[in-house]
Amino acid sequence: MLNIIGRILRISGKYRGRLILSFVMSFLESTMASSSLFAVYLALKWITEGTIDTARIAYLFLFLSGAALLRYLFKLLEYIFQSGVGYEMISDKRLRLGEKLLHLSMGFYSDTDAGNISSVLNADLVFIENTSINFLSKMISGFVSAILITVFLFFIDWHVALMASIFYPAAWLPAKAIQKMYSKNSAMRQQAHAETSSVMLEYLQGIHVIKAFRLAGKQGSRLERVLKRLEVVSYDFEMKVAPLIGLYLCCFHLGTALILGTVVFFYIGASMTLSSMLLFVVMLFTFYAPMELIGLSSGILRLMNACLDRMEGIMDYPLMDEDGEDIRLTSFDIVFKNVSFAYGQKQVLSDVSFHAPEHTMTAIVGPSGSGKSTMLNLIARFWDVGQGSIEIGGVDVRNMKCNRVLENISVVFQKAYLFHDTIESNIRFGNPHTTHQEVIAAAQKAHCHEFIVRLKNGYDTVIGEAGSTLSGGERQRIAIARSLLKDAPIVLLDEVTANIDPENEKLIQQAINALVREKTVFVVAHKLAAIKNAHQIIVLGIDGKIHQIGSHQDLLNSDGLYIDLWKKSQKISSWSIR
Ligand SMILES: Nc1ncnc2c1ncn2[C@@H]1O[C@H](COP(=O)(O)OP(=O)(O)OP(=O)(O)O)[C@@H](O)[C@H]1O
Repeated sequence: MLNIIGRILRISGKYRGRLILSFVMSFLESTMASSSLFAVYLALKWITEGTIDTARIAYLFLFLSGAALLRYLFKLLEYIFQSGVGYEMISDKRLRLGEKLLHLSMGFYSDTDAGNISSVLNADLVFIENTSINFLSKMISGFVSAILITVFLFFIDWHVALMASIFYPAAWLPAKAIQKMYSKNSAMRQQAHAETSSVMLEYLQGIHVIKAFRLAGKQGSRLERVLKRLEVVSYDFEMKVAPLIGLYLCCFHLGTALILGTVVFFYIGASMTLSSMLLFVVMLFTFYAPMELIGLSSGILRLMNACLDRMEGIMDYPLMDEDGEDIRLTSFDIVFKNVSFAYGQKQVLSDVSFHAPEHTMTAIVGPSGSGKSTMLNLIARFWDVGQGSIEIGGVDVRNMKCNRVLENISVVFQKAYLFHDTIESNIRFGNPHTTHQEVIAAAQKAHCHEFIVRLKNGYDTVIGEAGSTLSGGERQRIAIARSLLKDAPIVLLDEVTANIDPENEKLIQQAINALVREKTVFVVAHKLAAIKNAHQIIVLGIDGKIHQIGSHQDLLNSDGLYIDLWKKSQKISSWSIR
């Protein structure tokens, strides 16, 4: 318990003072609660001795009333110090985790399942938020009460108190076994929960594919499998832990029986006064209650530990820009120097070198899987190169904070991601400090103003989840408007017109022309006609090496991969369904 209190205090940050005070109040409240026992003892003593009188009754009344008032005061203070701390602390933690997630390399997301991350952010943090503080307070009260009652009993009759205390170490053995089981199982259960949320996420995100291919049964059975696993893990655990919990409680029940027998025996044998015997009988059924509670709740402690482990697992994941400096770039040419890169064991780029001067357009072409998008990811520092270096304006991107690199870059992806928010907010995401007029101007340049004003709520229209209420072309133009507002000196375009109809493609081309003016541009495109005017075209081979580099005309005039790609591209444009 001390360990978990320490962990909660460590993550509590600026709320630590309030939390400690609330724990102190909980401690004082328990002390007051236990002190009432003393009044009970005195009352029994005076009654059995026949020395009770009005003054003593008044004295007891005052004592108990004072204790009750102090309990009320300490409880109130405990609530005041505690109120909202769990929510505020976890809300802070969520923000910090969100910030951390923004700064992690894309490698983290490849290695970590989305369901896992989401279950840390939701289930785990909600559990800590709702349970931890209040629960720890109760545990502290229970612990303090148990110690105070035991000490008090030692004053009354140390023989009986000693006998009663022996059951604590006896119960310690099953308690330890329960804790061990909880430790092992909590991680397994968290894992099963994470798997379930991951499959559920996948199920919901791919619902259209599942419906279209009538895979509901198949996907459903996968979901059923993970749910079954969760059920089995939880049930198995309950079955294993139930006998141990029974044993743990049994120790205290035996203790209760033994104390009852002993005190009656001592009383009959005249080695205990009636008042002491009655006190033990009165207390018998509350004596072990705090320890029973603590033992039964040890599962919650373990679960809290597992939740904290998973949360700290993310917080401790190394940042890729830990050593990055806050460098502001002044020029924006891009140089690849002998860059090699692998996703884990999978080698993708090998010894890639070239120079893209400022304000020029570089196109990257090559067969599928040759590493074109990977090159863009490396420029934006979504990943770091394995060997060699990438320099922007003469600065190795690894020497810069990721934010500093990204503030100079606009990326337009093949699939434009829009948030479940208004169109205006989605465009303004490119630059939060812009006026409504500037948003409109960007939308006009991106050729989306016309369709936006035709919508019933215009710029205030809320876009459906992941932009689902707009067409692919419309989403893409809103994403370009967003990039226009950002006005970054480097623009990376990754297959922006793939899967777009010709009408939209023309509008998107015009929007892109506005976006790339005066910028250093990198474009990945399969439709080679679209990149004919690039200053240089890099031709990547499936081996991840540069096979050719030059202008469209240069490359057409020389033998090599480009000619093949060009011919294939021409064929595709004349493709039709017969
Ligand atoms: N996050 C990742 N983890 C592991 N492998 C990856 C990851 N992203 C891409 N790859 C692999 O790296 C290789 C290069 O991928 P990349 O997307 O850069 O190719 P590309 O040339 O852009 O392909 P395409 O033209 O089909 O879009 C591919 O084999 C791909 O499967």
